[in-house]
Amino acid sequence: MAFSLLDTAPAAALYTLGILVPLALLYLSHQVAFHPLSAYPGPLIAKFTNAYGAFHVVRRCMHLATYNDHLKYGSVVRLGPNRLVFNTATAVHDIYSNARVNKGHSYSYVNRSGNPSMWSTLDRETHHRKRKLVGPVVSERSMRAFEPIMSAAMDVFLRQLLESSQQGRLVNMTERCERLAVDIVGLLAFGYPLNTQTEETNKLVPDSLKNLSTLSTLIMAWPATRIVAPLVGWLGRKRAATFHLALRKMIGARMALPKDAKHDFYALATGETSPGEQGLNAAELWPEAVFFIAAGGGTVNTAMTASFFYLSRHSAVYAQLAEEIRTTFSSGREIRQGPRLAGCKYLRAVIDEVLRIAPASLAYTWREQDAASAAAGETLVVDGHVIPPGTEVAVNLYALLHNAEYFPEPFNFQPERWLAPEHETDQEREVRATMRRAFQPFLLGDRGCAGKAMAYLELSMALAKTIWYFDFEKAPGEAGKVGEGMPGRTGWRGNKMSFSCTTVLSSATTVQT
Ligand code: HEM
Repeated sequence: MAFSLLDTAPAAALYTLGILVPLALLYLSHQVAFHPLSAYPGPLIAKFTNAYGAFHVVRRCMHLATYNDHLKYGSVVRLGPNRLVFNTATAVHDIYSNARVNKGHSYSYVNRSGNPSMWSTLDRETHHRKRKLVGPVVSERSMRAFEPIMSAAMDVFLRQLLESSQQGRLVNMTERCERLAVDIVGLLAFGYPLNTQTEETNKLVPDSLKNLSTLSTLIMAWPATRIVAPLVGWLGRKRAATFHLALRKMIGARMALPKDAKHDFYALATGETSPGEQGLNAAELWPEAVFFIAAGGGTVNTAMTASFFYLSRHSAVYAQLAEEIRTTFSSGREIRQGPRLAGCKYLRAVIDEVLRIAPASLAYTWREQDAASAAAGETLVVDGHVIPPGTEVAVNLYALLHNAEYFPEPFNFQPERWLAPEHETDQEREVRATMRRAFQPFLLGDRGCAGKAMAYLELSMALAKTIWYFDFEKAPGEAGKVGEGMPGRTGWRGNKMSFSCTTVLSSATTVQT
């Protein structure tokens, strides 16, 4: 019997190959020649598999690969079997500000608990309800009440900078900014002092969130990788358990207090939020808490760190900003939300330029035509292209915000581009209006960033206060090279004046000043 099996094995293998090879060829030729997206240019491998995107996510340079793909293939690129990416101002509006568009189905793969957050849910009603609850937490009005709490966390940041400067120590601003941003968002989420600036106990919270972000970015780039998520979860189970314990402690501590004891997410978005309206329930709190801290921590941290990076390398910009802050305010205490801070036009130009040159959100924010819209026979048109239903579309913010058509010399840090010249011609005004239209670091529409007002306030206060109290500069020697592009590397990563970002949902690398 064993002999006869061995005898027939080669023939069986041949038959199998005879079936598989034509099937594979059929699939490959369909993807290249007959697929509805076959006419769109892009890397050959991306026509067959989303592994192309995943490969660049693992290398943490998906945004750079996409930027280069746009240079090579044009303003629309096929980046996966059923995916198109764009880098134009029209596309960003057509996609993200469009009632026919919903979040792409890739988002559904990132929530493994079965209880999606407002960010990952595809269900419009659930999203609408949650957004209505979360909106007031991060609104300008809410920020007025929260500002003293934010200010107190910044005082810790400033005191620590003072201590370091008195001792003549170099400061790793990535770490300091990360700890500040996480402490602030922890206070807004659950009125809970994570105290990462002063203690190590909760440092695992931002670390674990970064790992979760990386995993989510990978899964969204190549949804097939979700099959390894349980294995990754198993390998990181000890860390995850400690992380969940920290979260439980935070939520438990807050729930033990009366609901209105603090001005935070818990007070504003849970229980009865207005007569007859129920806020988030206990099961919904978990995913929202995790997302909220990730959304508000990593992003602001990236922008803050990048601000210090660029300011320490552009002395003229630094001097002009210092002049504005030091002549507008007569004490650091005066730096708070209000018309004087909002009137600091150069500060706003610096922040906008940082958000453009080092966007905090680098990963793909996939969208697709809403199922109901497709069923009703409506068409989705992006930048003049009719998009077949089931196609995921996106604008990569890095590629858009470095598109030289809107932002001349895109790799140069030029806050002046955001300021109107004294005698602006009609043509110049039009160019600036187009640039503004393309400038969407928070995206737009009902799924755009809910925390934009908070982000601007936090960044404005942190930068203005630091500049008011301190002079800072790039560290000497090797330490000063941290975060810089390295000469010899390709593209702008070889540019010493460029801040090195990596592709995760929110990201930051290191800079020392
Ligand atoms: C520089 C700072 C920030 C930037 C650049 C930024 C950018 C973004 C972007 C691009 C999205 C859309 C993500 C997607 O579609 O997948 C988003 C969503 C969101 N952001 Fe921000 N963000 C920032 C800060 C914040 C802060 C401080 C908070 C609040 C604590 C926040 C809360 C949110 C929320 C709740 C969403 C989900 C909105 C929804 O799905 O309806 N963000 N943000």
